[in-house]
Order: sequence, then C-alpha cells, then structure tokens
Amino acid sequence: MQHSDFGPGASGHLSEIAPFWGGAYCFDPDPLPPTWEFPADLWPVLNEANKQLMLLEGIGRSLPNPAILLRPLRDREAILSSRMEGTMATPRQLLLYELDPREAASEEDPRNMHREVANYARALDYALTSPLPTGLTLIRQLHAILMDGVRGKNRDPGQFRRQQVAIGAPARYVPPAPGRLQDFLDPFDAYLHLERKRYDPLVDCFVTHYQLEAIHPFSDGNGRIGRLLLTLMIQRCCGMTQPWLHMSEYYEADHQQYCDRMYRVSTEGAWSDWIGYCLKGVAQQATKTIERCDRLRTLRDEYYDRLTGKSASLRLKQIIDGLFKAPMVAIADLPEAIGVTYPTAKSDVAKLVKAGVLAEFPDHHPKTYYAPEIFAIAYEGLE
Ligand SMILES: Nc1ncnc2c1ncn2[C@@H]1O[C@H](COP(=O)(O)OP(=O)(O)OP(=O)(O)O)[C@@H](O)[C@H]1O
Repeated sequence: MQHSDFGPGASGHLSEIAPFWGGAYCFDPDPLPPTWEFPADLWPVLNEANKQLMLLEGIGRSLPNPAILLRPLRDREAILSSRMEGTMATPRQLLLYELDPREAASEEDPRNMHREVANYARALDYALTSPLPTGLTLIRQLHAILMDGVRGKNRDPGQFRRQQVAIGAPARYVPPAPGRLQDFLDPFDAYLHLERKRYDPLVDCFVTHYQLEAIHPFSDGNGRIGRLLLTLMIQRCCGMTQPWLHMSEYYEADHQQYCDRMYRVSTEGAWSDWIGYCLKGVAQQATKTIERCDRLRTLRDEYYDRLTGKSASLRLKQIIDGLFKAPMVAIADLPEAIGVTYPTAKSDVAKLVKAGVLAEFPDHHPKTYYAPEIFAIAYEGLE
C-alpha cells in the first residue's frame, strides 16, 4: 500500500502491521458517519437519482406480475456482480444449473462457478424476505449462503476473517488487521441499525457500501456481499416495495473507476466524488430498468396476441408468464408447475415452438426449451 497516497483528508488512519503485506501498514477507517457535509452542487444529482428511483418504483408497482421484471433483474445482478470478481456464468449456464443443480465433480469443475452465481441469487432472495434488520447477523447469514457448498480455500462461510487480506496484487489497499476487526465492525453495525442516519437514505446506502468494503470483513466474497447489501439497503431504506434497482451493471462497466473512487475516499476523503458517481449510476440504472421493463411488457402482450388473440387460453398465458420469470423450461417440469398431464404439456410446448415463442435448447437432456426473444431482452449483453 502506497503510504504517500494518504493525505491529511484521509477517512481513517494507517497502522502498522507485518511488513510483507505490500508495505508495513493497513488502513483503519474512521467510524461512520464521516465528517463530510453533503455539498450543495450534488443536490440536483441526488434529486434526479431519487426521481428516477421513484419512477421505477411506480412502474414496477403497476406491473400485474412483478416477477416478469424481478427475476431477470435478480439474475443479471448475480451474474454481473460475480463477474466483477472473476466468477463467471452465462445466463444459460445459470438457468441450466438452476434446472439441474448437480454437485461439482472437482475444484476445477465450472459448475463451482455456476453454483456460486446461483448462490448469489439465492442470497438475494433470502435477504429480501428476511425479517432481520440490516446488520452483521444478516450479513453473516448472506455470506454463508453465498459460499454454501462452494469448493476452494479460504471460503469460511459466514465467518469473519482471521487472516490479513489485501486488495490488488501488489497490495493496493490493505484493510484492518484481523485481530482488530471487531473494533470496526461494532460501530458499523450500530450505524446500520440507526433508524435515521446522517444523510439522505440513498446517500447513506453508498456511504455504508464504502465502509463495508473498507473493513473487508471476510476472507473472500467482500465485493459481492457489499453489492448484495447495497441492493437490500436501497430497497429497505428508500421506500421501495421490491428490489427494482441493482448497481453492479453500472460498476462492472468500469470496474477500475469503481475501485479507484473508493480508494480515494480512503486516501483523501473524496466522498463527494464517490457519492456523485454512485448517484449518477442510480439514475442511469433506473432508466435502463424502466426501458427493459417496457420492452418485456410489450413482448408479453405481443405473445398473448400472437398465440391466442382475445380468446387467450389461460393455460398458455400461464406458461408465457412463467417464461418471463425464467425463460427456460423442461417439458417434464410443466405438469407439476401448471397442473396438467404430460401429453398436454407436450402439446402446449409444441404450440409455443410453432408460434416462435420457444426454441429447443441444443444438446441438452432432458429436452429443454428456451424463449430466445425474452432471453435477448432480459439478459442483453450478458451472453
Ligand atoms: N480501494 C478500495 N477500498 C475499498 N474497497 C475496495 C477498494 N478497491 C476495491 N474494493 C472492493 O473490494 C472488492 C474486491 O475485493 P477482493 O478482491 O478482496 O475480493 P473478495 O473479498 O475475494 O470478494 P469477491 O470474491 O466478492 O470479490 C471490489 O469489488 C470492491 O467492492
């Protein structure tokens, strides 16, 4: 860690540790809230972010079936947040894994990565339905789900780290020493539990995101847990009925910038820069999500027309709605999902193939179908 990068405005202090960790120092972040005042020139940026967020909330809330948006959003977030850390799964791999979650055969088996991405999605679902307040207990539970059954060293599901870690190679940022972690985690937990924090709720989401990353409490998975918590906090603290907004797409577009801005909070106390960047991301992500929602809604209406017109068969509508939640389906799973016999399910799938809604997924047993047009919108840019 570059000692000379840290100036008088740093948002914490350097303290000495064992010399082999990229220099002899780690960074001890000051407890929240920072002494930083929210600057006047960021008000328009904050207002725009909150406006777009509320627009998205209104549109999401008016959806007759919110799952048509929530599931693709959740999967996009799981894929992109994991991809930022080198854990790769395409949407197809994720959906196929979820249809058939077999154990990985070895540490090198790519199914390990698919499982980790599926775990991320599962952890998000868990967080969003958990009655626990946002705090360390919930954070540890989420980490345990994220690392559940994943092979590899230093995963320690649900456990705070007992060793020194560093970000980057050579170490660019070195978080607090393990022996003193609790000194940073306790005040962090107390701040999370405050009903009214220091700033606008949206601003506080990004202030706390920085703090969790600066403490880096786990030996692995800190980036993902931080972004998962961010989704949860935006939903819980900003009056949203559902998790409509995720930030990983924005951060992933320029990972370096995301990390650099956090680094400069540590070294110079550059909060305005970090918060302004995040708020712009909120407006951008909200706008993108609204557009995606419109495209999915239009496509669903078009499918209803294409297949059945006004005399829409309820059963086919049900299958179509299901495809918007997960655009992959195995005939064998349909009878239980919609309460029909196997021959009826087979004939319905044939109708959907004829109408161009479904296509057979090549080289896969048991026979599996996917909806290419839904796929193209929901997972745009991810294949
Ligand atoms: N200078 C920094 N200060 C604080 N946090 C940072 C900094 N640079 C990057 N980060 C955060 O650390 C994350 C990466 O941390 P690290 O490389 O230690 O991975 P990890 O703990 O193994 O977690 P994951 O596997 O989810 O990344 C980034 O995604 C970002 O959120």
